[in-house]
Formats: sequence, C-alpha cells, structure tokens
Amino acid sequence: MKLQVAMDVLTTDAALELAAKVAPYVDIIELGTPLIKAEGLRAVTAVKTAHPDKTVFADLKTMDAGELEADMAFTAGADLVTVLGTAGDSTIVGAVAAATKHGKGVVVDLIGVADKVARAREVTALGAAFVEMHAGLDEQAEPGFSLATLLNQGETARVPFSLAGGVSVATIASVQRAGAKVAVAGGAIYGAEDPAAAAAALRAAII
Ligand SMILES: O=C([C@H](O)CO)[C@H](O)[C@H](O)COP(=O)(O)O
Repeated sequence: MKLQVAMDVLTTDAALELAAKVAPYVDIIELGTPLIKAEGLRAVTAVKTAHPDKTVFADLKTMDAGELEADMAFTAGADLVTVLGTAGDSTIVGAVAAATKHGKGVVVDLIGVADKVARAREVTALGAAFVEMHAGLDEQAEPGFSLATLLNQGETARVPFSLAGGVSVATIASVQRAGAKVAVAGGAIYGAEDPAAAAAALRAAII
C-alpha cells in the first residue's frame, strides 16, 4: 500500500516546506483543495519541480468542465487529479480523456456520494485510475463518525481505491487490511509537531 500526504496548508511556501520534510516517507504528495484555491495551479508546478520523482496529486474536486480542468492541472505538472463522484459521467469521461492525452490519471473522490460502492464501480468502468473512499473534514467532525463504514465500502466495492478520512497511526493498518492501494493522511502529518516523524511512523505502520 502506498502512502499519500494531503497538504491542507494555505501557501505554496508552507507546502514546499512540508513536502521537503515528508517526501522521504511518502509516495504521493497531494496539494489539498484549499491550497489550490488559495494559490492556484502555480503551487502544483512548484511542488512537482521540487519533487519530480514523486507522484503529485492535485485535489481539484472538479464538478464540471472535467476535460478543461484536468488538462490545466496536468499541464501544470500534476500526475493525478480528482473529479467528484457526484459529477455527471460526461465530466468524468472528459477528465479521463485529458488524462489519456497526458499519460496521467483521474481519481474519483466519492465524498458525499450516498452509494459509494455502486458509484465506485461505475466510475472505474468509465476509466478512473482509482476511487477515493473519502470522509471529508466536516463529516469527520460530525458526531458518531467512524472510519469503519468507509473501510467496509472499500472492501465491498472490489475496485482499486484509496481511503481518506482522518487516517492515523492507529488506523492505517486497518486501511491496508481493507485492501486500499493508497492511504491518505492529512491532519495526522501536517498537524503533528514533527511532520517528518509522523510520516515516518505512518510508513512504519504499513505492514
Ligand atoms: O481532501 C481532504 C479534505 O476534503 C480537505 O481538502 C483532505 O485532504 C483529506 O480528508 C485527508 O485529510 P485528513 O482527513 O486530515 O487525513
């Protein structure tokens, strides 16, 4: 299983500083949606330039204009971009067309999708590289939130998936047991006093 750091910081400088600390321990470096909204795709170019050997993931959460937005991000240096699973099929097909043109990939983020298992299968058939079983920061803060539902949905879907929803050292082994190809960790890394040590601990917890 691969490890992805989600950089939900708000400036390119902070992203570059964080990426430099954690790069030795992660496979995929994600520029979070708030970062891209704050800094634009120049942040993607800056991170890819600093880490050409890493997979750079632009969390665009595209809902429309799939081909255009994906093309913009791939041109800026992204290797993977996200499109929302709640988007129409034509948006996902458009983004996949851009990915094919650039030799890159589309990840479909299932945040907010009611039937994640069914949608995961549909978008995989449309050409998604993998889906993201995702509970966002707001959903994680809701009373009664549990990672167990996401783990179960990932296992049940039987398609390639990543998992994001407050993944920590305590839970990353369960993410791997559920069959995820990528574990995504944001707050557990960027919120730690020592992000490099936190990333190293997550890496070490992968069996
Ligand atoms: O995608 C994310 C969220 O929508 C804000 O951009 C997070 O990066 C993702 O949830 C992973 O972060 P943690 O949940 O803090 O691990």
